[in-house]
Amino acid sequence: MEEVGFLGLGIMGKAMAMNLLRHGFKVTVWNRTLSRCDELVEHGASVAKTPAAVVKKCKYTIAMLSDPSAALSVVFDKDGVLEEICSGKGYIDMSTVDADTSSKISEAITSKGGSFLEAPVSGSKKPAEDGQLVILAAGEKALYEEAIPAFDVMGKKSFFLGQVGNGAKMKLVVNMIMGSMLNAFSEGLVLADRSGLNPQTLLDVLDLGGIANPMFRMKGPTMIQNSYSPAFPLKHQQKDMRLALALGDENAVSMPVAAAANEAFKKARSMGLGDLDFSAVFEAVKGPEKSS
Ligand SMILES: NC(=O)C1=CN([C@@H]2O[C@H](COP(=O)(O)OP(=O)(O)OC[C@H]3O[C@@H](n4cnc5c(N)ncnc54)[C@H](OP(=O)(O)O)[C@@H]3O)[C@@H](O)[C@H]2O)C=CC1
Ligand SMILES: O=CC(=O)O
Repeated sequence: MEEVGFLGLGIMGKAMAMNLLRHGFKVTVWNRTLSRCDELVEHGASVAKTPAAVVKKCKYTIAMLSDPSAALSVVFDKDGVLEEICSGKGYIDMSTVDADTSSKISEAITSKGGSFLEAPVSGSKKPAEDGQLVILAAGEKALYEEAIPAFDVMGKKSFFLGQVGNGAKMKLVVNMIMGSMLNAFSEGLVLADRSGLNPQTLLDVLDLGGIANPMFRMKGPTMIQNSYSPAFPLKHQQKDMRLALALGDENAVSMPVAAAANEAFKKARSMGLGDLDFSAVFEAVKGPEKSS
């Protein structure tokens, strides 16, 4: 089997690379904080010291990085992907970024003869661990086809959405909806509590009705215990709201609900909650306790 490269071993990247190893892929990893590679090495991965060294060794390289600035840095900076990408090699960026960032990366990679695919994912830590992600790919169709065996291991379904940018946009639309829903859910939990209802009973009622969904089911019980161990860090959800709102600006789409949700995520970040799970927006929504 060809060697696959993997850049970025955060919550998602670690789980995704681990799945590739578990299914017999040969994987060479790199992470900015190199010590995070150790656990992957224990499971059979090789390590390279720079993104360029990974690309040099591998037929195609996957990246899973925090945001646009990280995605650009790993490609364009010294020892970055661009130094070794060339004809016959592919680069697949699975980070959640905006379409402009993805297009910049695509142009740079293809101008050196390489092929590019964006492939952001829907699904969090647990789906990543279980190989149950939904993959939203766009770009070079031949690279998509080459990567299907890896996508089949990391995900439960892959979509090919056409030209570069469409995967990024689809992911931002989905996360804009998700962030708005989580805010409405948080407001409902606060309203139930402050008006004398039992929040657990609200969860039970919601779960039996037409707006039952896996996110409320998974996040509700921990939110009412004020427990926010990060699966999807809040700072990343706020980044996604910001990028989705910018997409709304570009297309003159009015999104007052998403804009209000973004304010709540920003407030949560200003309260120092950015590294906690995005459900910690509940703390920002709660605000000060009722005084009378
Ligand atoms: N967690 C989730 O539920 C989901 C996340 N996503 C998206 O996936 C991406 C990764 O998320 P997640 O794994 O949760 O994030 P983490 O914060 O856990 O990991 C971020 C990764 O990016 C690396 N990184 C950050 N800045 C830089 C930089 N300047 N140069 C090089 N590497 C950098 C980090 O390296 P280091 O270890 O050195 O800090 C780390 O490997 C994000 O775009 C997120 O929006 C998508 C779906 C679900
Ligand atoms: O981007 C986060 C997710 O859960 O999907």
